[in-house]
Amino acid sequence: MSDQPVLSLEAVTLRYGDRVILENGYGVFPRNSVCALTGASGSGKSTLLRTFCRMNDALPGFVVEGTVSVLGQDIYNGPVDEYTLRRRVGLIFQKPCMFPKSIYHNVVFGLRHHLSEKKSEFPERAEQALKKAFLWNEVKDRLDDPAPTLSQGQQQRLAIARTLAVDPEILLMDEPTSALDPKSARAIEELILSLKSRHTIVWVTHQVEQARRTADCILRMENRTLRVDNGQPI
Ligand SMILES: Nc1ncnc2c1ncn2[C@@H]1O[C@H](COP(=O)(O)OP(=O)(O)OP(=O)(O)O)[C@@H](O)[C@H]1O
Repeated sequence: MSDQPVLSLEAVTLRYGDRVILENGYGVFPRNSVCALTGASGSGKSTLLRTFCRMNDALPGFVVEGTVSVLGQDIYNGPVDEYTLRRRVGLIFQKPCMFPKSIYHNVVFGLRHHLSEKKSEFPERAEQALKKAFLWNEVKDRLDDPAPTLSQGQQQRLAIARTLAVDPEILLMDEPTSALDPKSARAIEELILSLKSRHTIVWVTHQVEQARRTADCILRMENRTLRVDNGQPI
């Protein structure tokens, strides 16, 4: 079971109407690995990333052909509990989305939806998630402050903590450092490296050096194909 790829693509074509984004793509993403997804603007990185958690479903014309497997389940054919999928696959965006509420409220937001019956555990879970996101020491004395008062880098780590609080096996990150200063970006890189012992991570980055520093594999989207960085199809 543990050798089974956590994410895989088999003969996958993704398109918006007639516009093909990926054609007959293959790929495997091993457990506890960090894969960086690179490619030119518009090559389809975000589309592919969102495909792994069915976040494109509502986009007009979006079509998936082939087999996209997540944790052993073909998520586009047959019954899928999207609620469970969203808990097991966390998506982190380029710009952290903060609710105009306290830091604490933001961390436990997902817990309220996914584990509402375990409310007594929320403070402990929030603390653990903030520690994993390397944010605890900076916010432990101000958990009731509004989250938007944090810096951009702190807000991105808070968004990651909110995702970690529900303990997803997979973390998908769409350019999580692009809106950050270099120091905050390095903090996110360190964080990604620290998380791979417990999570499988796919992250989109435009920066080749950043990908090299963090990733076990670097994949490139180009001309409707997905290739490893040395140009070979995977
Ligand atoms: N909802 C949509 N409907 C139609 N086409 C779309 C839609 N979303 C994206 N596209 C097109 O799909 C292609 C891939 O877009 P996507 O955002 O996945 O690329 P990307 O590699 O993530 O780009 P960037 O690096 O600029 O964020 C682009 O040509 C884009 O215009």
